[in-house]
Amino acid sequence: MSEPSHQYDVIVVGGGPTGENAAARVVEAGLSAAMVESELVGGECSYWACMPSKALLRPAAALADAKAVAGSREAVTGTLDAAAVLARRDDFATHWKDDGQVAWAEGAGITVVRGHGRLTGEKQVTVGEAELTAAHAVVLCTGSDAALPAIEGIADIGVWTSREATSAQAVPGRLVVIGGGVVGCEMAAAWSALGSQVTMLVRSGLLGGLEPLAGKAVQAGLKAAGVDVRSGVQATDVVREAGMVVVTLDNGQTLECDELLAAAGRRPKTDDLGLETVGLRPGSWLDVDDTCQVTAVDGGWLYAAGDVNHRALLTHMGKYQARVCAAAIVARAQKQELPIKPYVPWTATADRTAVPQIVFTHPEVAAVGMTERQARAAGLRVRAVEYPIGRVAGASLYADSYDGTAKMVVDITRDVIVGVTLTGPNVGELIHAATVAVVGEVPLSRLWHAVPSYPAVSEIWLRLLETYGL
Ligand SMILES: Cc1cc2nc3c(=O)[nH]c(=O)nc-3n(C[C@H](O)[C@H](O)[C@H](O)COP(=O)(O)OP(=O)(O)OC[C@H]3O[C@@H](n4cnc5c(N)ncnc54)[C@H](O)[C@@H]3O)c2cc1C
Ligand SMILES: NC(=O)c1ccc[n+]([C@@H]2O[C@H](COP(=O)([O-])OP(=O)(O)OC[C@H]3O[C@@H](n4cnc5c(N)ncnc54)[C@H](O)[C@@H]3O)[C@@H](O)[C@H]2O)c1
Repeated sequence: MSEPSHQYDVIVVGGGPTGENAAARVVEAGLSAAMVESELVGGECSYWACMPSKALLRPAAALADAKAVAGSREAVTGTLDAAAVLARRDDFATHWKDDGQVAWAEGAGITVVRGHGRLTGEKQVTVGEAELTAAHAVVLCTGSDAALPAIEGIADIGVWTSREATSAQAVPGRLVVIGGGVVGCEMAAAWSALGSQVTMLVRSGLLGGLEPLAGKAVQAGLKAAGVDVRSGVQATDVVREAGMVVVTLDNGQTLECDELLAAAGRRPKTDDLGLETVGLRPGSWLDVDDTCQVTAVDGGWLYAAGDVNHRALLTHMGKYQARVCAAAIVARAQKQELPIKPYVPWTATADRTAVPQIVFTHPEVAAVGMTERQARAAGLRVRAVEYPIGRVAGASLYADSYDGTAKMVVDITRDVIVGVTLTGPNVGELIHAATVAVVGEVPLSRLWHAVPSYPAVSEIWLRLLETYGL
């Protein structure tokens, strides 16, 4: 790790996936960059989010795939080996050490500065005793952490958040999950597959921001796996007694469990970031324009990318914003005029039109763009069609009773797809085709000539277009 000099072209605060990409991009373009990291280079994603959670989920999906096909089904004679799954997860979290990521960053020419960064004024960041100055820009990439729901006692009894749910070293006998968003659904699926008796407490349906068919499919999958999904009921009070957590519900019932997971959303890591020194409110999400410049700060030197700007709390979108804001910083450093319009390298257009997401439950959910409801609310003239994926030849080959649905939302005026949602085994690998169609604004009449291979699950594209009337 290099000793920080004190003047850099760009200072990035936060070395998660977003910060790493922002720093690497500006360095590639010939600027100098310091990246300040208070915990582990690689961020939440590498150690307590995407990678360990998917490492927990993948073995269950592999087992389900094997069980879904006559012939291989007969070869499956046991259940998941929880110890082996946890050990493989530990490997994917690189045993919570960041030597590899630090070596990568330094190899990329980034100066890694260990410690907690705070703004102290325009283009000024302090890290302990060191005062760093940026010639061009400061990029805040400090991410988010779990928000505890307003439940009596929850802050005092040591509950699980996403951190513990992705790094626990033993399988709890009984796990109660509060929240039916992506973290709640994925972690309920993972720990139930590893042997926990899981109860979910959800206010309404699962996966609220997606098409309703997604939450319904995941709820059915969780129920089939033995998860007790309780809707419309809320925890009001939690206590830990004799090593056990007792949850009181608003219907007067109580639940006992060994661990309680709070999966009720995120909060920005901006409490102790010196925001007040530049006129911003500590603890707030940071509003940015499409170049990721913080809108409430004058002078054009402060950017915020990734979770902390609350545009799309996903690693791939943080990395995209990093590429976008690095392009803007480099161009502005070269005194170039930057026309702000869709789909240029320095505008994060996809944040508003084409955010893809995969939920790695069983069944998987994959979605991009707008739901039908969102498209109508945006004032579009819309027609939506659905098709059962299991009727496609490739899907019936993939699994004996492939259960899944595809939904396509079309903007009738422009004859283009504005949203796609898929449920079913392995549909995550299909969603990028939809993303290309949405971003490319490919007219359906042209998409008709994108012929899917036979017999692959991607023939769902042909079926959707036929159902639409082509
Ligand atoms: C359980 C779970 C599973 C997820 N799975 C997926 C998934 O499968 N796919 C996906 O796309 N997204 C997933 N996400 C979301 C994904 O983790 C985040 O969108 C992503 O980590 C955001 O990246 P970031 O770089 O903006 O922030 P982070 O990854 O949070 O990194 C921010 C970094 O900044 C550092 N930092 C904070 N404040 C300071 C400071 N003042 N000084 C110095 N350093 C500081 C932190 O230590 C951290 O290393 C998941 C989230 C959770 C909780
Ligand atoms: N596979 C992936 O891409 C992946 C996986 C995990 C997380 N993520 C990202 O991380 C972010 C955070 O996920 P999350 O699931 O923590 O948040 P979320 O905002 O997606 O869901 C939180 C859920 O908790 C519910 N909730 C809030 N307070 C509650 C209470 N008191 N009782 C019951 N329910 C309550 C909310 O209604 C909501 O449904 C998401 O934006 C997601 O995109 C992505």
